[in-house]
Amino acid sequence: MELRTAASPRDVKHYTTERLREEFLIPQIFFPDDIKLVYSHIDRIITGGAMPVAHSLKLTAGDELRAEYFLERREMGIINIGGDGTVTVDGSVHKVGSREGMYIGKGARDITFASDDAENPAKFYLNSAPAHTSYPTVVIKQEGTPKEGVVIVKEENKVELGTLEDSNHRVICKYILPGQVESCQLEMGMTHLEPGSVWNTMPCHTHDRRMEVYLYFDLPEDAFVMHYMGEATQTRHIVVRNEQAVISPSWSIHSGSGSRNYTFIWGMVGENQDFDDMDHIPNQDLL
Ligand SMILES: O=C[C@H](O)[C@@H](O)CC(=O)C(=O)O
Ligand SMILES: [Zn+2]
Repeated sequence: MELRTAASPRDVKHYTTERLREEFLIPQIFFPDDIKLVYSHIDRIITGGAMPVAHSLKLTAGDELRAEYFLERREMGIINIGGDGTVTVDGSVHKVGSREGMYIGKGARDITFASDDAENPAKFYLNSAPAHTSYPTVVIKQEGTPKEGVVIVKEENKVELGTLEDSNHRVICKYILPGQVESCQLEMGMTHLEPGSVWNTMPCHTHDRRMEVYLYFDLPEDAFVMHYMGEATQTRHIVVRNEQAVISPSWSIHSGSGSRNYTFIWGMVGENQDFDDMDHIPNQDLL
């Protein structure tokens, strides 16, 4: 497990390109037949990816957590951005198709990831945070009929925002949040930009109560997103390519403009779970 420490805005404004990338960019999340995990001291979020190809992959706590098993004191959210796969939790096999998600509550001991088809492997993106109690483990789908253990995203949690004229027409699909999928602190969802729209989270915001991580994907090899971070009057950019993630400290804006449209997953942890508790920054104030 790779460790990232927290960083102060007073230092970050002096960082070079290399230093910014070293601190905040996770350049590769998916490694075939491996689980990659990055532990951040910021709210102790773990960001990672599991990409089973030839064989299934078992999630272990590693030495860093000093826990008997990964979710001994944690909860986890998953969104699969690859082909169809399964996540087995303490012997129960859950089908997690492409773009489907999962919440796994504290206390689940044995977690394994598998792909249905090695030619089109699953890519399980995961966010995990410390948890104080156990909420039910569920599969999360954008469409379909709810049944035992399967939650369908409510219409009110598919939020269309922006316009083509402002180059920010997008749909925010909230997977894990209070009232739909309960968690201790984790919130997670996926935002898709419409063709011709390139800006996410603009006008931008901060939420000092929560940190956030973005995973950008659905980008061709030569495409990129200029991800903007920093204090609103000290903005910096990080060039982010397909399937790379970027850590956003609580004090930072987090917004991006792509060389074309794309999709990204956002995950938040921290003080509260109030999605709309944002400090909005007028475009005129950005420097
Ligand atoms: O705090 C919320 C997060 O930054 C994202 O949900 C924003 C987002 O998906 C967007 O505006 O495009
Ligand atoms: Zn945000």
